[in-house]
Amino acid sequence: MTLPKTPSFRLDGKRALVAGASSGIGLACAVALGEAGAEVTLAARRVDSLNALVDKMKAAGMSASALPLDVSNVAATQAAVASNGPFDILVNSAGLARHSPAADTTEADFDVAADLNVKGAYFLTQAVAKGLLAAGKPGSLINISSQMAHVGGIDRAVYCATKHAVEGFTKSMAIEWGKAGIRINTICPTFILTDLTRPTFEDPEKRAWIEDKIKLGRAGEVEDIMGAVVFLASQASAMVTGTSLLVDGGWTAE
Ligand SMILES: NC(=O)C1=CN([C@@H]2O[C@H](COP(=O)(O)OP(=O)(O)OC[C@H]3O[C@@H](n4cnc5c(N)ncnc54)[C@H](OP(=O)(O)O)[C@@H]3O)[C@@H](O)[C@H]2O)C=CC1
Ligand SMILES: C[C@H](O)[C@@H]1OC(=O)[C@H](O)[C@@H]1O
Repeated sequence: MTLPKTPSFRLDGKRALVAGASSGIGLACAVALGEAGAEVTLAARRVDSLNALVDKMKAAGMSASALPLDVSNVAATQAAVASNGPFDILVNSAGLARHSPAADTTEADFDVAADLNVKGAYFLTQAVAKGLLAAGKPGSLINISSQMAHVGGIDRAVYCATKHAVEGFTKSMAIEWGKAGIRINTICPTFILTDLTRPTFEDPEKRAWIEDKIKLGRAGEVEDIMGAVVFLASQASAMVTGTSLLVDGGWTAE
């Protein structure tokens, strides 16, 4: 009997694009992919933050470069991916939130959230996939969605709408591109301590509510997403496409 061979989690020789890499979850994903051996291109608007991260990653022996990019600008995204690709791996962590009671949502808040979280994510994913299709290469595309793509949330009607939309196009693209060897999935985190959620966590009542809703009893940290992204980027997840990896500490279990 021959033993089955454990698939590799290594990403040596792979080129990864991480959008939203200047802070939070995207920054952690960039480091995780770099540590796994990928050559990582870090994209976001804050160039100084990207350059500082590139320097730290290089000092730690990783391969990294900075790509200034506003993901809500579709033409700029398409041009950046066309001139810097093809990328074997995409992690899209560029995102924002505009929280308010549903009855008070403004058109401006809806538009700014949809422009980045849905339209920007859609066309960034499309651009990377087009590069792979043209090159005849397989790839793994990962959108950072949210547990809020699976449930509703108070003051989060717009945010939930955008993240549910990401799940919809992810499934559709997985169907269309699977035979070309392009896998596409989402990671759906619970509340993670980042700049985005700092105001929520600074409210003791809200923090207590979050830590109660999370069945593991603690807030999420960016490190909680790092294993998930390496798994989905690597051959370890070769049969995984069109789905969500919930990293929600059990939030959606009830
Ligand atoms: N924190 C949480 O609890 C959770 C977050 N998420 C999702 O994770 C993703 C990352 O959030 P998080 O790390 O918490 O938040 P951060 O605010 O720390 O990071 C957001 C990132 O998105 C980038 N970004 C924002 N706007 C643009 C733009 N127009 N073009 C390019 N990049 C942009 C920012 O870079 P820059 O400003 O330099 O452009 C930054 O790197 C988001 O999609 C969020 O919805 C999902 C579940 C839970
Ligand atoms: C920014 C949100 O408040 C935060 O992001 C998520 O996806 C979490 O579930 C929270 O709603």
